[in-house]
Amino acid sequence: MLYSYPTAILLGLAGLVTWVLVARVKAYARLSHIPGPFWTGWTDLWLIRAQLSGRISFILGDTNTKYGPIARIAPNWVVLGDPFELRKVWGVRGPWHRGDWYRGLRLDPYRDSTFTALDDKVHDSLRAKLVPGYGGKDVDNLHELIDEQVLRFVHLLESKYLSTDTSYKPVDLARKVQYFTLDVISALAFGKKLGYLEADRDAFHYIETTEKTIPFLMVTALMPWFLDIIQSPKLKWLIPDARNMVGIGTVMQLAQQAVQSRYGAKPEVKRDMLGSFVAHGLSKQDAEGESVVQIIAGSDTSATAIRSTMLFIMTNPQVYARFQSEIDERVRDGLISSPITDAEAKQFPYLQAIIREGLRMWPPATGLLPKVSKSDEIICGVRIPAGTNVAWAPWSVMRNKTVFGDDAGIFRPERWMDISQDRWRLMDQTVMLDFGSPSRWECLGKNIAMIELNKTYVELLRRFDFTLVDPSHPWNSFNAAFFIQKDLNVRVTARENPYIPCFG
Ligand code: HEM
Repeated sequence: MLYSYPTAILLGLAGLVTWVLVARVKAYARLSHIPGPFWTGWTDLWLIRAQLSGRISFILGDTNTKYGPIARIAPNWVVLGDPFELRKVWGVRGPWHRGDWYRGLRLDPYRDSTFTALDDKVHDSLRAKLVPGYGGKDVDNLHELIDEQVLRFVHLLESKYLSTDTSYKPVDLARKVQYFTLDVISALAFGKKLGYLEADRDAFHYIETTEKTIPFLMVTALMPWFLDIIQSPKLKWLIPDARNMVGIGTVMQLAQQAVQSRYGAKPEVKRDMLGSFVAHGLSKQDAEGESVVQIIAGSDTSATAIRSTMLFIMTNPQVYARFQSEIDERVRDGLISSPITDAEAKQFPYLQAIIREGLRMWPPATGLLPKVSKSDEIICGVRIPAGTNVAWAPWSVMRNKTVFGDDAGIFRPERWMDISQDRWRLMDQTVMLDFGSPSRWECLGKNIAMIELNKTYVELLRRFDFTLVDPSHPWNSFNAAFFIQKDLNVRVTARENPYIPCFG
């Protein structure tokens, strides 16, 4: 034997350490020309820590402020905070593709949905079968189903949570809004609502389970090696099946039941979203997956948009007063129905301003959404080596002063009023980045989300007044790609208004 055992072990260890060091230095060198916090050049731990903190979007925003519009956030990651450059990266025709991160969003580790497909061909082919259903053209009662849930939401507040001078019934608006969005999306996706508003509690434990699992999923998404392990078919026996989990599993089973009747020898044919997917050739297995995606992608995001916009309205007395008085005026003039129709809402400029300003101030979907190119590219004048994950920083993009003005950091819907068409279009295009627009991965549910937003604020504020219970601590909000938000405690009172039709 050439060496003794201890010497061989020591040499082996030294070789390993050298190999790790060389690999680290090489990894560091790739992005060393891009500024960023020191440790991000050497390890993913800075990014993982930010992800775990519940403040990742704010941290990324601060990073752009300190290091510039393109900053290094891990050895193979940069964050982009410039809306003009982001639109180029997300442009439909370009060298950019989804990064590995998206694999971390898979619920079924062995099958992709539109939301997780990395391969453009797989993604585009799935998406083509979904577009007509999401667009609402093949769906007979999309607006009616949303109206029904809006009125149920109103009914819940009216029947259980109205405070008066003599009785005080604080309500967590964050939770009730989520019940509303879950019922909207399930009614559209399954043809049958989950019934959260009626139950007035997390009856399926869906909220509880997603709040526990999503932060964990978001961390695993940063570790492709870990995804390789947990998504390996060989290790299937080791990994818990989402189907057996309380909450998410229940939703998956409901999706299976809903899909079951649409396939087979005597399929039920309906002009609803699922019916449209089937008619456009979506397979049974894909239909199950996409129905679950609808619930996951469509409930928290819309709920966050509604909660945060309501919070901004409640904390800006001038906006509150103007909005309510414009609603009253329109009700008096017979310009809006109850609930307001989508067409009427689009003719209500101050409402459109509030919706966009709310989406701008608090982007609801803040996942890193990394795009990767196979070739070196230039962003903000800086060379981005092939294979680098380019994430976005919603808080930087939506507070860009060139687009939104010097006071971009405050909620001021007036910035959308009385401006040139060109300026409005530029601001609108920028806010629509919240939906991944204009990319090939643009949110499929954007149309549905906008209908929900169009209807909700008007219906709530024409009927009720809202007061924050504790303005010094308005809510609990945890940022983990989606927002986990609760304790938006408010006092709700009825408004004297003779123009409101009764529920039922
Ligand atoms: C305010 C509410 C919403 C926001 C801000 C939002 C935002 C987003 C974003 C940023 C993406 C990802 C784009 C990318 O991968 O680069 C996305 C994708 C998606 N969203 Fe939404 N979303 C919202 C509501 C909804 C709703 C209500 C639904 C379902 C009814 C939905 C269904 C989807 C689907 C299916 C995808 C995948 C699209 C694809 O990969 O082609 N979203 N959304």
